[in-house]
Amino acid sequence: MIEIQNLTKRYGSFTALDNLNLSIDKGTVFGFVGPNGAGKSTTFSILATLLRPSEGTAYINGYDVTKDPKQVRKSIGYVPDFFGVYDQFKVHEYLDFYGTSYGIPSAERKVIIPQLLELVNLTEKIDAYVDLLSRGMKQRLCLARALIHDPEILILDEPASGLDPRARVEMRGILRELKNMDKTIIISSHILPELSELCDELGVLEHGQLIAHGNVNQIENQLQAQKVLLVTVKDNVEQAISFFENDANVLEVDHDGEDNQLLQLSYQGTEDEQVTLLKQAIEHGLPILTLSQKQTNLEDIFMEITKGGE
Ligand SMILES: Nc1ncnc2c1ncn2[C@@H]1O[C@H](COP(=O)(O)OP(=O)(O)OP(=O)(O)O)[C@@H](O)[C@H]1O
Repeated sequence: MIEIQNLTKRYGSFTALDNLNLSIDKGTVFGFVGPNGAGKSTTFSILATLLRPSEGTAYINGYDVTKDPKQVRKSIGYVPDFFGVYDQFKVHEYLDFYGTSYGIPSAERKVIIPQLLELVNLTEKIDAYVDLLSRGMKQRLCLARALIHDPEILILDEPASGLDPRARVEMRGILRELKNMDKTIIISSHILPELSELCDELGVLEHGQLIAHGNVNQIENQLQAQKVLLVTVKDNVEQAISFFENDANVLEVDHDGEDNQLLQLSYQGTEDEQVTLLKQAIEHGLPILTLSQKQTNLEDIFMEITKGGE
């Protein structure tokens, strides 16, 4: 359904998107997550045929975004991360304008527009001026606009950005409804929890590169290159620190205060190496009371991995 191949975008000497490869099946809700400047909007603009890639391409429903933009546009509904100025338009006129530009006959537009406004909870605003709507309402109207030609695929660039918590929940509800309508949805956010519950698959983008891809559990495993082991010793804290510091897989030993018996080891070894380390520690005579692995959640890992962002 969506096939991204070696997609690269350079602005002068700066590479905003670096050889992205990705395949998204029909009916999938795919979340693109990444810090500011990671390349999410660049990817979406290319998929929406608004920006030409420097190298590579993407296929939407089999159509090449660089060679068949007209066909691609029929298949997609695009919500950009900005909302234009529509001084003179009322809500129904705005949707009618877009419906006309997609060649939808007047009689059909009269039926579709109220249905779309109901879907995005804007029925009461049908006669309101677009520029006077709240930000959340504008985002929902933009979504209705993107749906006017009943596209199979929705490309939503941070549709919940700048919304208050209530409006975010409302937006999520609408997206769930669209998912139930079997739309393929690509959505971006720099807030991971917002996406992780809604999406079937996630891609983590950083500095224009896909650094992890899969379902939430797979992402967790891919990003968790190093774990934190918690070791408590009965005494001989200094001896324990120097023992662990000598292991090549221990990157760092954290320890607060002289009396504290807890050591936190940043560890990059395999499970087998971890077993050997524990065995050697006991043979070495260290009085180990407990050993466990610190539980981290996806958000912690994401914050750690993307802390070098813009
Ligand atoms: N027209 C342009 N000219 C030069 N650099 C650009 C241009 N557009 C984007 N960039 C740069 O490309 C990088 C990726 O930008 P992009 O907007 O795709 O990121 P993003 O992940 O969508 O970020 P955000 O979450 O802030 O919207 C950024 O460093 C940005 O400054």
